[in-house]
Amino acid sequence: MELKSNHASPVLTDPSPLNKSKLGIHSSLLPYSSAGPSFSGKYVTVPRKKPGKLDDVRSNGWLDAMKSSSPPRKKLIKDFNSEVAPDDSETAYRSWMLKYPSALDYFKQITNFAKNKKIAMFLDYDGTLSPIVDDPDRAIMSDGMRFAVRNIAKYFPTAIISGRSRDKVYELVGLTELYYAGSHGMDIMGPVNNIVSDDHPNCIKSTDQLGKEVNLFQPAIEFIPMINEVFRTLVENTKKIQGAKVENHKFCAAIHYRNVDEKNWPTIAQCVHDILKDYPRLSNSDDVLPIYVGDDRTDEDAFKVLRERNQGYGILVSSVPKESKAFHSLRDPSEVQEFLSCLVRWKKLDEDDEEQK
Ligand SMILES: O=P(O)(O)OC[C@H]1O[C@H](O[C@H]2O[C@H](CO)[C@@H](O)[C@H](O)[C@H]2O)[C@H](O)[C@@H](O)[C@@H]1O
Repeated sequence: MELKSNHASPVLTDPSPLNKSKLGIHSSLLPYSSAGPSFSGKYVTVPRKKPGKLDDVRSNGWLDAMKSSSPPRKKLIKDFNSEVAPDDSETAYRSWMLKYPSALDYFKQITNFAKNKKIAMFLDYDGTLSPIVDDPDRAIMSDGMRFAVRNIAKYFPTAIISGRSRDKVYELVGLTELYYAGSHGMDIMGPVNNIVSDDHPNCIKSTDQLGKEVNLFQPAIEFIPMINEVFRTLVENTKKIQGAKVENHKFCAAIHYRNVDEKNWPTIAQCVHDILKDYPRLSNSDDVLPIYVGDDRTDEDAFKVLRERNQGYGILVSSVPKESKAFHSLRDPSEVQEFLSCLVRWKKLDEDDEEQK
């Protein structure tokens, strides 16, 4: 997975197919091998296969990933607390924070490093701007958070990166001045006349829901038929699993297992594995300082790239200790909001200082 942040537009590509309590199957998982789905003109056929043996799932990592990265929050908190006495959970969190220090505590170091650099903000939606709730349709962002995001976008190019469809996340956030990367970056929309280069080969002019001119980047448009096919296969193959919910996000599909009994997780993992087996894979700034705030497995791809390039800051939003490639942590969306507000205050002061020089 690469985080491409050329001077103009931050583009997130090739995300992990995993996400917290849902598995996202996106269009970067595309066939290059002859074993993959076949193309015939505009039509794509996804081979339907009998589900593999459950053993496959254990060895292929899907189930492990579901368990280690995506247990339902309620369960995770319960399990975590059952291993450590309630009073010890804060101690455990504090000791975890030695490895992932709070971005609020390290604010001065972060902004010192950001001097003379152009910050680019990447914000995940679910679990970062809105709290995680059981019903995906009820993940609403607070007015306070919307205010903070609107303010941050006045000072830095700001993108919302989500596994949700672009339309959906735009509807939830409701701010026209942002970039929106839906379907894990496969469907990107940015404000017109902004710093995005209008002559990018994948850029087309369009209008948003309010009729405002925008630039659209949809590098995976040709794969929509295949995603639809994968979506339908997933719906069909999981229809008997109580609690499973499949979503079609246009450029990717997601299967939720938050409400599925854990004993049925291997079946879901197997199902995803069987479909993805046939779909092996999609695609750089110097004075830009990317700050990526996110809470789940798909965000780890971005954290990893930032760490490997030793560029920018990955900030993990988590109220429980967990392994991450991020450099820093924030406990929950309210700390995210505080961090965004601090950045705005810092930038205003910085601009005032510059004016006085
Ligand atoms: O914005 P992202 O963090 O990339 O999230 C992508 C997924 O968000 C939604 O699912 C997650 O939030 C739900 C609401 O809090 C929660 O019920 C679910 O368990 C989480 O996985 C969305 O519904 C998914 O389709 C997105 O892929």
